[in-house]
Amino acid sequence: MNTLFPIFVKLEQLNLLLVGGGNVGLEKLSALLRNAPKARVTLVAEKISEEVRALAGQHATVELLERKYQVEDLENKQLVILATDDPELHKAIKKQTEAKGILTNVADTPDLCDFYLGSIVQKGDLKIAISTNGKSPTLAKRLRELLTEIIPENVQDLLDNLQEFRNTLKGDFQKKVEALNNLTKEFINR
Ligand SMILES: C[C@@]1(CC(=O)O)c2cc3[nH]c(cc4nc(cc5[nH]c(cc(n2)[C@H]1CCC(=O)O)[C@@](C)(CC(=O)O)[C@@H]5CCC(=O)O)C(CC(=O)O)=C4CCC(=O)O)c(CCC(=O)O)c3CC(=O)O
Ligand SMILES: NC(=O)C1=CN([C@@H]2O[C@H](COP(=O)(O)OP(=O)(O)OC[C@H]3O[C@@H](n4cnc5c(N)ncnc54)[C@H](O)[C@@H]3O)[C@@H](O)[C@H]2O)C=CC1
Repeated sequence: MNTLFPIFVKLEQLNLLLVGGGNVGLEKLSALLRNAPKARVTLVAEKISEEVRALAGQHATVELLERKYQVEDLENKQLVILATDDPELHKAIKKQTEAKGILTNVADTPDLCDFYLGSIVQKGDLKIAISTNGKSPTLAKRLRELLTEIIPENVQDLLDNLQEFRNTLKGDFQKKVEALNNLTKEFINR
């Protein structure tokens, strides 16, 4: 059983620290900004790659600090992602974040993670996050590709129409649920 509990976080309202500005740092920064272009990210790394610089340059909410990590970097942070090439540093930082109650992801190190990153399907307002309980990120990636392909592009029209209809519904909660259930019954009665 996969006991991970998925939540959808508003990265515009939180402060995230990303440590590491190489290949893995770039992957994590890309994933964050693909989902939340205005994510508030502080990226600290001894050496920051050109690719990271270019990406960060397109997002005013990303701050780059080219120097070694220091414990003060955790101040005012609610989430941390560690993506350096130094496993000992990751262990040491995890101890500090744990003491401060800051949720931490250590790229590719499940034992040190409080949360995992998922594979994410995006079609307009629809978003589906996939986890394999850490068993096969590659399968998660393939499922993302498959779902992205089979979910129709016009799902956004459907969502817009449903929202419009939902906004017209007055009355009590139960009646609203019934009306929306009736309208959408056909979607699965194929
Ligand atoms: C536990 C977890 C923790 C975490 O990192 O958050 C974790 C752990 C590890 N990943 C490893 C390797 C790879 N990871 C990927 C890709 C992704 N990995 C992601 C998440 C997660 N990876 C979390 C579990 C997610 C779940 O529950 O399924 C995705 C979904 C999201 C993201 O990272 O943004 C993203 C796909 C995004 C997309 O494309 O949609 C690829 C494939 C590729 O890059 O093409 C490979 C190489 C092939 C392979 O090994 O499968 C290794 C071995 C490292 C080594 O050998 O050194 C470990 C460590 C271990 O397993 O022990
Ligand atoms: N590149 C990849 O796709 C994969 C990488 N890995 C492993 O993941 C780790 C990271 O890989 P890459 O991102 O490619 O490495 P990299 O060398 O490109 O980047 C490492 C980053 O960590 C930073 N760093 C190191 N010590 C620091 C400190 N004390 N304070 C602040 N920043 C510090 C460096 O300045 C650099 O920005 C490596 O151990 C690698 O073996 C594993 C699987 C795939």
